[in-house]
Amino acid sequence: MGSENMTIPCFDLCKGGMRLEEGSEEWKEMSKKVREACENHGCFLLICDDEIIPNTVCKDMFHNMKALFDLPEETKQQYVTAKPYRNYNGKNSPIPLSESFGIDDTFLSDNAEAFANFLWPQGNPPFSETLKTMTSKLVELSFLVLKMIVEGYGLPQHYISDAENMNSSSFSRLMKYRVDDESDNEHETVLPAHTDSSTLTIICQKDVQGLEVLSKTDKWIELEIPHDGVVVLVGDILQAWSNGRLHSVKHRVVLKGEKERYSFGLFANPKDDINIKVPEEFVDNQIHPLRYRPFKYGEYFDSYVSNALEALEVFECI
Ligand SMILES: O=C(O)CCC(=O)C(=O)O
Ligand SMILES: [Fe+2]
Repeated sequence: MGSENMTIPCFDLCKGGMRLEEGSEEWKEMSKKVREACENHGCFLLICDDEIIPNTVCKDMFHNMKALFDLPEETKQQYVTAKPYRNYNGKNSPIPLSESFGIDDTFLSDNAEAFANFLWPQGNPPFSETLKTMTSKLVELSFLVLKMIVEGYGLPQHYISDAENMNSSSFSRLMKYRVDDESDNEHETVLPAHTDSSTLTIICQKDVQGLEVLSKTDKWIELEIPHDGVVVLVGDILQAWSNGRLHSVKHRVVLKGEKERYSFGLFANPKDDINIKVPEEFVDNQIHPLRYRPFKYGEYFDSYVSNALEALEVFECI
């Protein structure tokens, strides 16, 4: 497998500082491009004007994340939860060059406060407020992208409720990667290749690049996430729902150079009891026979936990 500088499309959902109006001709055209990028590459880059995510929110988030990861290792390690991928993962984890925290639905409930209060017993309102705002902006953005996908396929409007269902829960992951001081590797894979268990994932980063996606021709493509932008990745759930038309892209993080990398991931997910069912418009007997039987997200997630790389295959029906 080589690497390649193939360009991944970069879109802007605003014009003159204003969001494209839903239903306008420009919005419809953009929806087609978004759909094509999700089919061909399984991802696209997005410039985020203040209308989409205020620049100050991202700046505050990364400032707060630095303070979080700067906490003593013993404090961080006390953050243990029952659900997989939510614990603090640090030096003792199977991926020791990355540290991460995972938090569910930080915008809906008191989860952001509970998380901040756990790590800072005296509380940390600036942290929890920023986390809430950041997540709610990204959840709004993921819904917008899902509506564009429904539009991009010309599906009837009632499929907007599928978009809502597939976006009904969210998981925020806060990540820090570092290179190994001992190693003289020029390139360090700090997060191994995987697909995401989400409907779609939005990644924001602070300054340092490192995310790579695997092209359909098996070449690793280094992403250049714009300074004021994000990358949107198709997850396994969109691949299943679209009967395999949208591509759940394999990705990994490779660090070059000595700089640490901070990133924030929003995983838009269905709630566990949501049924994922391929729309009949995506099925025909010749080219697109039904590829995935209906399943509940919770069933799929159990399969992901036991074997992430083949989680979706369990639900294949051809
Ligand atoms: O940090 C990144 O850029 C990607 C993280 C990622 O792929 C994940 O957490 O699933
Ligand atoms: Fe990922």
